[in-house]
Amino acid sequence: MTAIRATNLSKRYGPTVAVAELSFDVEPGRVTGFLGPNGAGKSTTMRMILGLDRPSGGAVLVDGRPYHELRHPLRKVGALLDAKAVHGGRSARDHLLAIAQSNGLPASRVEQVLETVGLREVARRRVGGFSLGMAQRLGIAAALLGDPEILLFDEPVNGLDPDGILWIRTLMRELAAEGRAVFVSSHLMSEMAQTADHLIVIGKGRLIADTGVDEFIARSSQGYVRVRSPRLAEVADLIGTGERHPDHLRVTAMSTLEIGTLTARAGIPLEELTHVRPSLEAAYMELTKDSLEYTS
Ligand SMILES: Nc1ncnc2c1ncn2[C@@H]1O[C@H](COP(=O)(O)OP(=O)(O)OP(=O)(O)O)[C@@H](O)[C@H]1O
Repeated sequence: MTAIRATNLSKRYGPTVAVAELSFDVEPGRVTGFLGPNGAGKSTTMRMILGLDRPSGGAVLVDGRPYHELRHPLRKVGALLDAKAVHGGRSARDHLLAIAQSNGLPASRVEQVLETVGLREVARRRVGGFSLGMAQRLGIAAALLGDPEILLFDEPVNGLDPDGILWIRTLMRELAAEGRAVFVSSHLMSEMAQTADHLIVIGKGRLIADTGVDEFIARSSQGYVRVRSPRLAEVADLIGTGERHPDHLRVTAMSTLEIGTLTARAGIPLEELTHVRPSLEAAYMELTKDSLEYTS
């Protein structure tokens, strides 16, 4: 069954439209990246999935039900929203024990998740003294407590060092390989390209793309051929395609070999004939450029 289904999901805060008629599915067994620039509405959407915010319109279902109707919510869905939102005076173990107890989960799970996230050695230390990386691990431990089928992570790699980033990335891949649905938000395409199988891209609260990562990469890395020549107008006439720029021609419908063969036959000299492949980040910027809240 579809793990999360949003249908025309909308959220307004006064005059601000945070999420607008957003429809998407999150499927089990894969990492779904939730991508969008700052302020796109990712956190708001995640909060609505978890029943922390009420939609102004539409609906979002977790395993076919609204979150508040789930009988054992922590066994169904685990979430890391804000890693620093924990009681600083408690030890890591006591923090997790409190969550386990109030949700009818066995204390033995606490030891298991401490092991999974690598916090066993520091389990007796006060959470208040934890680094961001340790707080992230603790938040993930809490999300895993109920052994849930569905996991939500809001910008989990923000502020982490490369070791921490690699660790979270590997964990998310493992959780998906176990058949769980992993839904993770980020504003970085490069990060998602290395972690996600599927992408849901939003901008200004609206759906921009719902696509496989491989598909996105294949489509965006096609690129174009840049042709420069002292006789550019003749090149354009000869090949009969391409977009004219002041000092070059941009061609998507022909390869470098095809263009080079034609111009060589016609005896037209070329200054440049390059296949330009935009980076993934550039393709993503292009996709979301109309939906940035603030532009520099
Ligand atoms: N409680 C609130 N009251 C008023 N406006 C809000 C509230 N929460 C979010 N917004 C607005 O809704 C929009 C979406 O915000 P949201 O935090 O969901 O975006 P985001 O994609 O998670 O961005 P970021 O990556 O910056 O956290 C923004 O314009 C934000 O200012």
